[in-house]
Amino acid sequence: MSIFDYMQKYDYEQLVFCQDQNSGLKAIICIHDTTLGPALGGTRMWPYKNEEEAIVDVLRLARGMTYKNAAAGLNIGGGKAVIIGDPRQHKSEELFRAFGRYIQGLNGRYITAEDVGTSVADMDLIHLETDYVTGVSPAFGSSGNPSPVTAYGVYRGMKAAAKRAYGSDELSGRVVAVQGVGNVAYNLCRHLHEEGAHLIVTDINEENVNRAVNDFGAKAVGVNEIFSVECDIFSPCALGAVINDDTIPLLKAKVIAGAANNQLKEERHGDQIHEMGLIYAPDYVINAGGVINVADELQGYNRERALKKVETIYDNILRVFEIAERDGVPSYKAADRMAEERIASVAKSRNTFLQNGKTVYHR
Ligand SMILES: NC(=O)C1=CN([C@@H]2O[C@H](COP(=O)(O)OP(=O)(O)OC[C@H]3O[C@@H](n4cnc5c(N)ncnc54)[C@H](O)[C@@H]3O)[C@@H](O)[C@H]2O)C=CC1
Ligand SMILES: CC(C)CC(=O)C(=O)O
Repeated sequence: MSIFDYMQKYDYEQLVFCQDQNSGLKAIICIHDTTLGPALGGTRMWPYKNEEEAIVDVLRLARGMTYKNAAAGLNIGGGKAVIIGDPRQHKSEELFRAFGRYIQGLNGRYITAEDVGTSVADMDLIHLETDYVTGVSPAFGSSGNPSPVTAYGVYRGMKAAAKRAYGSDELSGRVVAVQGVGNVAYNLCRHLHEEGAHLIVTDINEENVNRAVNDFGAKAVGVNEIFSVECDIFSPCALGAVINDDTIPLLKAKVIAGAANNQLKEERHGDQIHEMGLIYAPDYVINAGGVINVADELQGYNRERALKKVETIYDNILRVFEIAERDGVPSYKAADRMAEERIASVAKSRNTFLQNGKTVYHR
């Protein structure tokens, strides 16, 4: 499918290619939908094999942010960016500053933050060139690293999913298998450990595995073994597309609840796990804690207010299950309905009422 055909199919607004010879920057910014507000979503730095892989990733991730932000009740649209490169080798001040200038050129239509491969230090460099960056160091009045807050939201959502599956949200004594113990999942493991859950972990990074084993008494298993271990909850916290034809037959868990974006390889995999009776907490609903936290900066950051909103992920997950039951659909479809209904109702009200001059983000 051509890029324009794909953009038309899912109604994307804008795809921006950014190139800077001096720093070696090759980045793509995607703005999916700004009905609810400016597009907000993190920047992923990843050694994509080719341009096509990067384009597909940024398109999928940006659309996911539209749904995430809408389902979380934020007045924020969806966007995302990717930088093609190895975060362990290709980072430099020039590269992030060049990227920051491209963001500034979009004049607020896209606001960035951290994602896989980028850090608070990188956001600080971007901040030298643009106002449209969040998750910057707290010294600038910003919210800092979003990962611990994302983890708290995932923990809350996991409890809601457990309540649905087992009639109790108590996680003490439950076995949770965590795939990928990076920034988010390390903090998630801390909450789970504190509540008395038993942890099984894996990661391609041995240091991260050892940290979870030493700090939380987690049991380590191989990267392919994690799908088939005996557990109550499977928590994908690495990259996307892990719920697929190969992994579904291996799963022993009754609940899937994790931080990773785009967990279902294809929609049909969401249908399949639904038919098997698995309780799936839709990825973009359960992992919205980070974006809720950074979006709070747009009103002048208040951590207490942000965390209160992150708590509501528990209710949002239960609401998704209610819609799924009401409409007789899998939970991933119910989440889409929840997000789409909100976007449609806001779009309609903006057509109906005159603007009061304060709302500047209407289409
Ligand atoms: N950081 C945040 O606030 C948010 C993150 N997410 C999503 O959550 C996921 C994790 O994000 P972070 O913790 O920030 O990233 P991270 O890069 O710190 O952690 C990911 C971990 O997964 C490991 N990993 C990668 N491939 C693996 C594989 N095949 N098997 C096992 N482990 C593997 C990596 O070595 C790393 O330790 C990502 O999908 C991200 O998009 C979603 C919302 C917000
Ligand atoms: C600010 C980030 C934590 C938002 C984002 O990109 C995401 O939720 O995937």
